[in-house]
Amino acid sequence: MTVEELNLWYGDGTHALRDVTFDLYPREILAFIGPSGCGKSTALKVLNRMHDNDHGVRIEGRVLMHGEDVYARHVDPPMHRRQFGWVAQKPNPFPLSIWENVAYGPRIHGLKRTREELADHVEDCLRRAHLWDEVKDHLHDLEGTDLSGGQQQRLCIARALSTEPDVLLMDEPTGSIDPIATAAVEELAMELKHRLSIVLVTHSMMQARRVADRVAYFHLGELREVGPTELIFNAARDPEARAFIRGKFG
Ligand SMILES: Nc1ncnc2c1ncn2[C@@H]1O[C@H](COP(=O)(O)OP(=O)(O)OP(=O)(O)O)[C@@H](O)[C@H]1O
Repeated sequence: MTVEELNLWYGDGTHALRDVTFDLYPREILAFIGPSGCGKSTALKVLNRMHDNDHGVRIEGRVLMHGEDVYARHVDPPMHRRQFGWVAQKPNPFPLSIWENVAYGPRIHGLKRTREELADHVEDCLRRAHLWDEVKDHLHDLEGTDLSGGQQQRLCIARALSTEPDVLLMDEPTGSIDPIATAAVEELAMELKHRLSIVLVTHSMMQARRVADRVAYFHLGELREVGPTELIFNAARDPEARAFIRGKFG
């Protein structure tokens, strides 16, 4: 994907993104970092057109996916959104069985033709999310909400994978789970990137450094610097990025 000269205003006039330009490459983890309110989540939602239903949001600039303008008039937003998986900060499984949490998306989109294909796909998504062994005997008798927080988040990742997205958008996916569950999600993200691209919003510098291939530093709505993780952590050119990384503010 390519984001070019993107500006976004919320309905109340807040100018949340200012001339933001960056690329998202295939099979990478790109982390968005920066102080609270700098525009990380706003920039994430631009990619899958999640602002479409926010009243009064105005967007200028271009967002390209495989060279096509994703905000072009002929693009159908739900079809566009299908190319993305979304993982929120707080695990939000459906109040349905574990099976239904993963089978629901592929079923409504008609991705699998037979019950057997769907069953194989559900298993594959749960395996990819490192959850299969823990839930395989309770697919139908436990609900997603019966699982622990870390398991719920891995279920949400399995659900995000179930519609076969090209891009996984993760908005502070470990913000509300414990350190062991966090390590599992980080390990998972590093495996998943072999088949798709991941954009990760994180407040944790350590996490960005552990998992990201590249880091984008946002400040007051501007994308000040983007580059390979070690380069940004060791030799960011932007003074505020350097100060933020050293923990001087934020
Ligand atoms: N729906 C909205 N309406 C008006 N302003 C908003 C809305 N959502 C976010 N903002 C403002 O846009 C700016 C960017 O917010 P955003 O949530 O993208 O920042 P962030 O970097 O993700 O913050 P955090 O790290 O605290 O989650 C902030 O000034 C915020 O107050």
